[in-house]
Amino acid sequence: MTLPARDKGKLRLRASLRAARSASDPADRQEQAQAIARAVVDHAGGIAAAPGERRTIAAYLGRDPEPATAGLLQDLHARGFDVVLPVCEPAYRLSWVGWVPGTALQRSVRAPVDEPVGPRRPFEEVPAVCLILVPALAVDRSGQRLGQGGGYYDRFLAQHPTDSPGAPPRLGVVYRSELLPAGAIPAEPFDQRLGGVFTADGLQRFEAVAGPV
Ligand SMILES: Nc1nc2c(c(=O)[nH]1)N(C=O)[C@@H](CNc1ccc(C(=O)N[C@@H](CCC(=O)O)C(=O)O)cc1)CN2
Ligand SMILES: Nc1ncnc2c1ncn2[C@@H]1O[C@H](COP(=O)(O)OP(=O)(O)OP(=O)(O)O)[C@@H](O)[C@H]1O
Repeated sequence: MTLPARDKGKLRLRASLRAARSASDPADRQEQAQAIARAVVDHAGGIAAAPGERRTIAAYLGRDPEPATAGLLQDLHARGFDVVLPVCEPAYRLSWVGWVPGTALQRSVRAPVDEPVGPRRPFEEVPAVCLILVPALAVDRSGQRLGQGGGYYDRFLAQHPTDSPGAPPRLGVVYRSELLPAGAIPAEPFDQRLGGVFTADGLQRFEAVAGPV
């Protein structure tokens, strides 16, 4: 199959970002992951909940060399948030499973990631989501995201546009060097933009641009 020129650019960029992540210093990765976790917890603490309503964060379990999120998930739980994590389903769909400390994990049959064991729900049935944390290999300052290439999050985010009432913000998580200048990530029509990104330097929000973010 001949890939469109842009897609080739994405493949190259993905390969070099993966190589750079794997070659980076594990101690630096850990330090940045801890700073990212602090930034997320600070931000989450400022989200107002409806009276009596628990707040849910749609997070994910980072897998080395991704920024580690296990400590972040513990912190969010300890602060009273409900946490749900994605499970890969057929046709690149995601379903969501509640996570608390101690929830059993198992390797996905569809992707090299661990997933929680428990009842699976479509996102529409997860109540009171106030934030979606989105894994990425890189994000550029126009909000373009490069993921692992399955298109799981593109499909998921396309089904939950941010312009619908009460839609939660979608914020990426990357290492400092993976926040790239605007335009650095080739944009394809199906790509879903993010409203901002967490790095070890804190939350960086992007200017609103035409189209969904
Ligand atoms: N932690 C985490 N969970 C996630 C994602 C993610 O990016 N990170 N996903 C985001 O969509 C979905 C899973 N999709 C993924 C697809 C491919 C690869 C990946 O690393 N693929 C490499 C390595 C394959 C291998 O070594 O076996 C590859 O395809 O080359 C990871 C996640 C849902 N859960
Ligand atoms: N909304 C959509 N509907 C159908 N197919 C889609 C949609 N979004 C993306 N895709 C398909 O998914 C494939 C992977 O997309 P892309 O390279 O952007 O993945 P990614 O965002 O890096 O991956 P992931 O979201 O899994 O981390 C593309 O070939 C594209 O055709």
